[in-house]
Amino acid sequence: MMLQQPEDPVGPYVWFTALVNTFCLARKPKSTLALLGQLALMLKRSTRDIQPSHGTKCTLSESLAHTAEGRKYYAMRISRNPGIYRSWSKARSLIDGCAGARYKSFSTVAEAMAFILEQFPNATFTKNVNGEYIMDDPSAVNEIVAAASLKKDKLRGIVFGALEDSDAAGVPYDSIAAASRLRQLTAAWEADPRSRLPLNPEQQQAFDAIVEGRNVCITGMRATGKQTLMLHVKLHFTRSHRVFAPTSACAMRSLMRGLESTQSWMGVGKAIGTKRQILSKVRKNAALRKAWIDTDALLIEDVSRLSAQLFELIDYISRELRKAPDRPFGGMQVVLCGDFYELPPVLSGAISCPDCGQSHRLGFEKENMTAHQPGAILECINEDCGKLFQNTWTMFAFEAPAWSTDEIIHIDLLRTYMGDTRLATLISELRAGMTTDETSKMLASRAQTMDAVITTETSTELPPPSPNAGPSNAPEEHQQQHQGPPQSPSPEQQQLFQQQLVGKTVQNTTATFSVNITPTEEDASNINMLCISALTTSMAVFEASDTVIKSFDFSSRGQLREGPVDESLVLKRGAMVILLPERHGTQMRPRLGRICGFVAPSPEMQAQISARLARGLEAVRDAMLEWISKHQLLPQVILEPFEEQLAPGAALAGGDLGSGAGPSGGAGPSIESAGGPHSENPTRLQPRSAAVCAPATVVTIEPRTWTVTFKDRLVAWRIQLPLRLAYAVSLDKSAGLVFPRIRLTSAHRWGPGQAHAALYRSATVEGLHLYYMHDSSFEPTHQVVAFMATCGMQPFSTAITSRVLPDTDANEQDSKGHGRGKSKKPVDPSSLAGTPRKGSG
Ligand SMILES: Nc1ncnc2c1ncn2[C@@H]1O[C@H](COP(=O)(O)OP(=O)(O)OP(=O)(O)O)[C@@H](O)[C@H]1O
Repeated sequence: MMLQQPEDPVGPYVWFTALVNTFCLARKPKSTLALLGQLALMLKRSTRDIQPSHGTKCTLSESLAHTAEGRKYYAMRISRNPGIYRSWSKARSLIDGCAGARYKSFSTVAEAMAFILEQFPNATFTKNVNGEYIMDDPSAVNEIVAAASLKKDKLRGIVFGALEDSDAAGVPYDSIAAASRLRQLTAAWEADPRSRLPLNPEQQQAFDAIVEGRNVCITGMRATGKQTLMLHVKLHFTRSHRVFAPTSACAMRSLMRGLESTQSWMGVGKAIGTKRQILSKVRKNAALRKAWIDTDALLIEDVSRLSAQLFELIDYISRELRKAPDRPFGGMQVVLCGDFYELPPVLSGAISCPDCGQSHRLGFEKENMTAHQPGAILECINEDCGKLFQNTWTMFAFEAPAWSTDEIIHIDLLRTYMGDTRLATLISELRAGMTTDETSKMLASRAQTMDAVITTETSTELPPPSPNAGPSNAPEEHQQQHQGPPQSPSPEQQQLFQQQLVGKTVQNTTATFSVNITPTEEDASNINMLCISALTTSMAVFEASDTVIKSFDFSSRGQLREGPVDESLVLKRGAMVILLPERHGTQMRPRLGRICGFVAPSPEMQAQISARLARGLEAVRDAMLEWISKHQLLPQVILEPFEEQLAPGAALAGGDLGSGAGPSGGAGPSIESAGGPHSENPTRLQPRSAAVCAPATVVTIEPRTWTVTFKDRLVAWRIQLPLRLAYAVSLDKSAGLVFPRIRLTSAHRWGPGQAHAALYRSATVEGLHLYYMHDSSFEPTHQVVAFMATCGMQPFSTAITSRVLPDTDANEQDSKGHGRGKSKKPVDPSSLAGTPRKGSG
């Protein structure tokens, strides 16, 4: 093929350049056709004239003169003001914060222009006095930049109130997000009636210590005002302009409360790797690094869920990044709050060797469960390491070496506002690790045989035992329980019980209904499935819609899965459901109800949703409207006020219901009186005392959004109905929820401390239904009892000796003894790791 020589005077130079380039390209293994194509393209581009807008024709030959100057030409192809520049500092200023920027330096202006023309062949330039060539019409470039910014913003997550604040010129993007988020949270905290309660002396003591800047750990049983205190603390920090991070160590409760999870705030993913590896990962992310350095106070709620592994990392990373290795947490104030008797830390499935960082996947199969136990000793599978290490992922934060009583003041709130003082006494005795006669009697009085369950739950409520009930005046079946520990039912009995229970449970009214609390999610879904399939009415399935904008290393999807609502919700007319409390609303307790029908969503409801989610949250709004149009129907539920759902004689006093939860506590936006068009036999559900209780209501349930936030951005959300089937709920999914009646059965395998924690789900002693449960099942985890006994007196590490690594010699000997490269191997964890604790699975 013959190539024509161009007529332009610059021709020889261009030919020369083209040939040199072709020669270079030819050295690479490319096809001849491709090489010729390259050559033709270069020729075509090099001969094109460039039309300046002000009449001066600027050609390549003219531009060649600039090569002699010896300075580089910066071709800023996609930038804020596209063109060719001579100074790098100026060029750089055009691409700082510019999404999708493309630029390159060249030694000739011809090459620089060819680079820009490659993408924008019709571009023309004007040369200015500084010798820069500015693109005349940058509109095509601007469009690309705008599209890239949108994409980038989407990848970075939704900025809270972005639209509202986007006029704040000059304010950095991240500051807008942080300020908007904080404003939203502050408004919700201020709206919470608990923020206006005066603190009691215990709470005040803790508050003062926090205000002084001390590291404080606040614990306390249910309704001791922990949340109330934390609300005061958060508002104090906001008003005094302190940089603080309100987080929750429980994924489920962080979603319920709209807080960032502690683990995602830390940005450590699943905390896999050596400390140094994790640190260097955090260090590389500017936003994370900044958060660690700038934060004055880290608030961690639901601290029982925080593992020793994470606690250790908080101390290590903050010391390193804040360059204060000698100060606890590098000088960052740490405020911990929760109840260690509640849920323990759980494992997501992998841990790693602290020496070499090797990751070890721990399945949830039966044979793997010993490795899940807190403090279990494992052997590293890395052939070059093979060291023994401890599973610190399921150990409590207070078991971490970084926990020191010199540095963390521990305040246990003792005054409880629980309405039922008998339940408060029962729980506090069990917490102290003692069971008095009175406690045993109380537990025994709540024991039920199968017959008792079947008869009492289908006819009327359990007869309320008198406060001094003893063996003599207890019902017959209860008297039998006092004669000794109940015997476990046989498998046949269990099966029969299950079948009969299912049949009867579906006929229960809210006034006699017990929620089965189970140790695992699997147990709960088995019961729910059995009960729902026993209903013969038509079925409706509601699928959650998940959106994950940015998948950062601590999987947003995983957090959504751990949330309060399931991916798939199967409902039938007549099914008993739990309506979950609103995040910041007036309804603070779950409500039990029965599905009475399904209706099409009204246009007004859709308009309301659109209006509510319009500003800055269009993506959420669109997903919500899509969810509604996909499902076409919304369930209607007959609800009774919480008090009405309580057992008779169990009226609550004080604030245990939450200040906002009264008989008229709003359950949802569209409430009709019972007897409305969609209600099912409403007269049957009329409350006994209209003076005390509001009438039952029929509520149309709207979908709700559960959000995952990361550094003040919304990075994922799930849209689903705020409902769960009420026949059974696992301990995990019922965290923080209280029901009028619960049932615990020995049919499930309760791990240490789990049945104890399950007691917290009952509002009253009368609401407890115990099926063949032994007193000993309710003992709390002994590590927690021991820790609480040392509260503020001595370092905890001296109190616990069972969960320590074997001494180094033994360690080495053992690791040598075992062949290298074996699969992970728990080493007699029962002897080394203290009492095993069952994972939530
Ligand atoms: N200082 C106080 N004065 C009066 N009532 C209080 C006070 N603190 C808490 N309460 C009451 O106790 C109830 C429970 O408080 P709060 O929710 O803060 O407790 P909690 O310990 O966080 O409970 P839980 O562990 O169940 O979440 C509140 O609804 C409130 O009515």
